[in-house]
Amino acid sequence: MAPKKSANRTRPGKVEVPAAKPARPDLAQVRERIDAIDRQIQALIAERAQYALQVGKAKGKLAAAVDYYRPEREAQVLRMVVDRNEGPLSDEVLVHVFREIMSACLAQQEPLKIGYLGPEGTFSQQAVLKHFGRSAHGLPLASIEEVFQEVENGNADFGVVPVENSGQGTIQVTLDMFLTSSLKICGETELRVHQFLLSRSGRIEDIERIYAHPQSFAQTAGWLRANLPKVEKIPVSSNAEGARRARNADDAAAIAGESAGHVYGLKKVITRPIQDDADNTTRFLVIGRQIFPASGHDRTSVLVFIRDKPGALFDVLSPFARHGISMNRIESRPSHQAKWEYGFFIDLAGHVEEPAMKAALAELEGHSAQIKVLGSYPVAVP
Ligand SMILES: O=C(O)C(=O)C[C@]1(C(=O)O)C=C[C@@H](O)C=C1
Repeated sequence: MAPKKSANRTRPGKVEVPAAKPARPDLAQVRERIDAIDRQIQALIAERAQYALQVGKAKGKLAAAVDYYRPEREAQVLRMVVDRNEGPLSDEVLVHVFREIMSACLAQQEPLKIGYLGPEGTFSQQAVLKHFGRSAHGLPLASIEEVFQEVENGNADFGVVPVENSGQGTIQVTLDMFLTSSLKICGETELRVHQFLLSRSGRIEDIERIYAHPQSFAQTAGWLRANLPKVEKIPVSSNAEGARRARNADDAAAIAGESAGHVYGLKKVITRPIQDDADNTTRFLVIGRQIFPASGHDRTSVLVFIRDKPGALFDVLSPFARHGISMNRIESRPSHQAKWEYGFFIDLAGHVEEPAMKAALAELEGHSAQIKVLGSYPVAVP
């Protein structure tokens, strides 16, 4: 046992004896212990997988993998993992491990098909892996519009689309898709975005042009101005597409995530990320065809169309205030239906099944031209 801290305290008149060094652990013994624990973990994972199959049977004969998926239950499982965590591993690491276990348990029925903005190596693909785990089947698609389309027509069970970045704000294409789409928001996930400068040679002096998505140029503008002010900047549809192009030329580089570097065989020109904001984070939405039940800590997104008249926005917001519902975000976009008509995207704390939310929405229906509930979904787990 480690000596108590008080044993080391200096006492007057006493010669201080250095504390004995803890004995070095015996490697073979520690490994034996790890092997024994691994056997237990493996047996427990297998047992858990059996129970997950039983849960599947308890749900009855369902049509497809998507019908077995329960995002509200997954969020509850992950929150319990976080609540139980006493270290030494971080919440993020443990959530990742349990996410993978659930992903594998669910895939026993049939893997989920998840559409995202491709090609492989995009941050959207990383968000898919973070939220659905490696047992889900990712479908790289050409645009955010196509992600919506493929979920709408059933070729994908869910889609993952970026909605806002901590530094650059809203991804407007995504919000605009909700103006006309019937899809629902079923989840959200946040991803730390680390932008790397990548090239075939890995030498900064070779670089004459850089490919990247406009968002990534914006996120690294300060670094580029200070370090590569003269290079040509070529915007492309995704960072992975930029990486794909950069692998064909010695004088080209790309700004993209580490995984794009692995997929396209590029080296890091600078070892650390080059984005101007170290905490750069993107929030992604999971889109599907239905609203799931409450998880206990949820968010509701609504789209409200209002006419340009005095007090219109006040009328929209006051029912939420009256029913004690916090608003997390509000964003307006032209409605594309009539001139000077706007769609307000509002994120609220709570679930549509909760009485306060039901009452506030009913009141709002009386005031505004049109309300669309875009979804109620679990707040992101780290
Ligand atoms: O609890 C369920 O409904 C399950 O199907 C089990 C389980 C799990 O592995 O914990 C698997 C998939 C669901 O998305 C949620 C949870």
